[in-house]
Amino acid sequence: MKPQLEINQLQYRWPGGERTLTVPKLTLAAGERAMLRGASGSGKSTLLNLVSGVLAPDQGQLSLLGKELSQLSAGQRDRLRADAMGIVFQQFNLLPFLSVRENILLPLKFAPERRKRVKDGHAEVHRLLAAMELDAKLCDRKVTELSVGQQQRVAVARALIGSPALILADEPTSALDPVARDRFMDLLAAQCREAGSALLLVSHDPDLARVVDSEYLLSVHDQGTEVLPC
Ligand SMILES: Nc1ncnc2c1ncn2[C@@H]1O[C@H](COP(=O)(O)OP(=O)(O)OP(=O)(O)O)[C@@H](O)[C@H]1O
Repeated sequence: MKPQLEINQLQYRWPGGERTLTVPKLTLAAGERAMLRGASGSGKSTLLNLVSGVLAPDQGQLSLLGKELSQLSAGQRDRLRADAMGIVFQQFNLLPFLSVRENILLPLKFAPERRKRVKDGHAEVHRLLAAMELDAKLCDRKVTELSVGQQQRVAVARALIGSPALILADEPTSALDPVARDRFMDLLAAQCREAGSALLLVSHDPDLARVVDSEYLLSVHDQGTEVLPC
């Protein structure tokens, strides 16, 4: 089976041109969970932005579900990403003027394959809320009326809807205390397992290593950062 995500000999030059992020090899099989670890400023968010398509690499290969992104048109790339990836951003990026239900359903508007997998959107929202231990009564509330921890779990439900092949999560536990963090990571890992989604997790926190299969370290040197398995 093809990996969900495969990166080979990737290079990205940060603006200014002096420092480079290099990824010799990073692969993620279906259902596999990996963590990117590195000091502040080492390039963790930059690597997630390369995978999610916010940034483009200067060299090397990056393929999703066996498709090399540089060989697709911009429209094909956007569609593949919307279908293949659910993203949990550091600041959640929930839309404040929408309800919890509308936020969770939003990715389906742009992802036809994910939409096909969801037979009944409202039932799926309720299932995901229950799976993330959120009260169904929150469904019609504005997301701004929720606590930070609740918003974090809504952001995960939104990433998971329609079972994308890959979930990207940037520091998803940074606002949580250790007990809430462990519970949240167990819920996230269980839901990825149930959906068959691979997980690429960014964190400073070495305690999250217990829920992943592999770890990559962002190692900083004079010319930039190299991403190596550890
Ligand atoms: N637009 C930009 N132009 C120039 N340099 C940038 C730009 N964005 C980020 N950088 C630099 O790239 C490096 C990596 O930043 P990045 O945000 O990817 O690190 P990080 O590991 O995610 O950090 P943190 O853990 O603090 O979130 C930093 O040195 C940062 O100053």
